[in-house]
Amino acid sequence: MGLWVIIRRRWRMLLWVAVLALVAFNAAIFLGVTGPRVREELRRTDDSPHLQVSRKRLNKSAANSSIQNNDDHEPKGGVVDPEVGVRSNKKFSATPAAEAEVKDNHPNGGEDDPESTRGKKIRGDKNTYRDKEVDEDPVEGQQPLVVKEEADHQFVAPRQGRGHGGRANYTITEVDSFVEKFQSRYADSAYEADVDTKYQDFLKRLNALKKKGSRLDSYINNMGKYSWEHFHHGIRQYHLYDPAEGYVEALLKDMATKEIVDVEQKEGGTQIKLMITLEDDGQSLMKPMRFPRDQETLPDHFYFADYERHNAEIAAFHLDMLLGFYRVPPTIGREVNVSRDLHRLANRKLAKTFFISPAGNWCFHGSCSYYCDSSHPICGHPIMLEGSLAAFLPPLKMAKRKTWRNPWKRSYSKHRKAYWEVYDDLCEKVKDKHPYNEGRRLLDIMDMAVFDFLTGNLDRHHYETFQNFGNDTFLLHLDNGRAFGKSNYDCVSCIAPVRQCCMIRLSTLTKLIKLYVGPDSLSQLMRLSLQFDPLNPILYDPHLDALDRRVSKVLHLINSCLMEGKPWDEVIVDDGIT
Ligand SMILES: Nc1ncnc2c1ncn2[C@@H]1O[C@H](COP(=O)(O)OP(=O)(O)OP(=O)(O)O)[C@@H](O)[C@H]1O
Ligand SMILES: [Mn+2]
Repeated sequence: MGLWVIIRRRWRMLLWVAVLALVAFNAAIFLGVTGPRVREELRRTDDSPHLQVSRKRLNKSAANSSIQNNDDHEPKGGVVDPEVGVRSNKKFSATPAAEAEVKDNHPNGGEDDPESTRGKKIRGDKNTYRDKEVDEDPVEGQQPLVVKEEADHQFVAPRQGRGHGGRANYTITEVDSFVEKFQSRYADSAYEADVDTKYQDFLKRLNALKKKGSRLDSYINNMGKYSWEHFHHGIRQYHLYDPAEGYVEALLKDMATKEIVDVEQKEGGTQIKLMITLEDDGQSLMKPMRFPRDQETLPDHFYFADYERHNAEIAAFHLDMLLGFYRVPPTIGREVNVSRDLHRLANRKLAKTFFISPAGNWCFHGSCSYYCDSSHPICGHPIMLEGSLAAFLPPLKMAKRKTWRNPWKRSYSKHRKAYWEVYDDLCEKVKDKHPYNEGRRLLDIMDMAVFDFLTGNLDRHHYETFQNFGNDTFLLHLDNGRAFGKSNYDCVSCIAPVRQCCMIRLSTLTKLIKLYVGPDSLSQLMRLSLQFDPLNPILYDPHLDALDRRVSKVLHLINSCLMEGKPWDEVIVDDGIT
């Protein structure tokens, strides 16, 4: 009652007090009084996992604002606060590489997934392997084991007498004797890798043993008439598609030739991607060409600062198919007309980013987290632009996907390394944890590591599965745009899971051995397979050649595990999956 009387009597004064408080609060924000305090708070609690999450959010907004400011070469906003960005006292400018790095812990940790790996798992218990990252500067007196990327191919010798048809140009003496042992062990079995059979016949033999598993529930009675509908109907528990069923070829052809009727920017991920709708209502994900095929990743660039490569997406599809995985969505190259196929169909927001460059080329940049500004234009020559088109997976309302954090995820920071990059015992921890402690999952991770080693893809932060199939299912090999960046460089750390677990699936190993012994080498098979792409040549020779060299290195690694005394059946695991 008393309070009410005071309010009635003094309401004018109280109103003034409120107005003054509001003005003072705004002034405090304006003068940056609160900023240093927040940063100080973050610095003090740097290691709190809870706060790391907010730190990441701050990182995100810092990076976003720097990108907006970065438009037209002018980083108007000045420098990103290094305390907020990374654990470094050095100031850095808002260059794309810096932006990429500020966004430490890549986005897209499960945008589609209610049980997203992001946030929730980052907050996890400190003892889990997931959170451990290690400062690159060793603590005084401690010398962490740093996995060095290997550029040296000394131990891989050119095969005696070239001109042996399609056989690979590489041999390693220890591998030769390992292969002999393998061949005698599996002679006359389905896994036999004899020298005479053509690789495609050998693959057919293995494929005949493939289990298919169930279909996605929503597609059991839903076949449709178009190739993309057959593709969705054809998705099975153990593979994304079956090349023996004619729809894959038809789908590739449709994606390359059918009229484009709609274009949208695809949300999710970091770099620009377009969702292309064709006249048959089929959709595909387009990654535009950003630079020439012969331009390799710059030596001083971190892989996460590299552009995505459209040809890498195409090549990865062919490689995955040759390895009999069938885990990459069918992908094909296509030239589009920037004006007619894109600008004309784009919505206002996207259309606003189109322009004609000083050289007279049709360009655009779209809006996304990295490289979406006029200093990183995507340009036709002068109007035709190459891109990769990957068949769209079923919409999430028809087939939900689950996004999983890769246990061997990198740190996405130039100052810190992931735990597994420094210590070799991650596999011991992973092996005991769900879902890696049962079923096919761990061997699928090994397959993915072999695949990424062959392509040189360091960007495997997450992977996805179809929720409908539970855990007994294959892993989708999506997002291979950062592969094939360095032909003379073998990404040893990409194969760390295999090295640290000393484990590979028998069927995968036998395929690699077959490619090693011939008569067909992987480079030769890839060359032939890629010839069907309208944008051929997709890979230049040094990248094709690197595939053969890497095959021999995987075999060398498996042989080393056996030489260390690990039991054959524990290293080479027969889980019946081909
Ligand atoms: N063929 C596809 N069909 C439907 N969705 C797809 C397809 N390929 C990718 N996606 C979805 O789009 C997301 C982003 O794609 P992708 O990872 O290729 O883009 P990105 O920009 O390279 O991403 P990141 O920055 O995370 O590396 C993926 O996480 C996936 O969920
Ligand atoms: Mn990517």
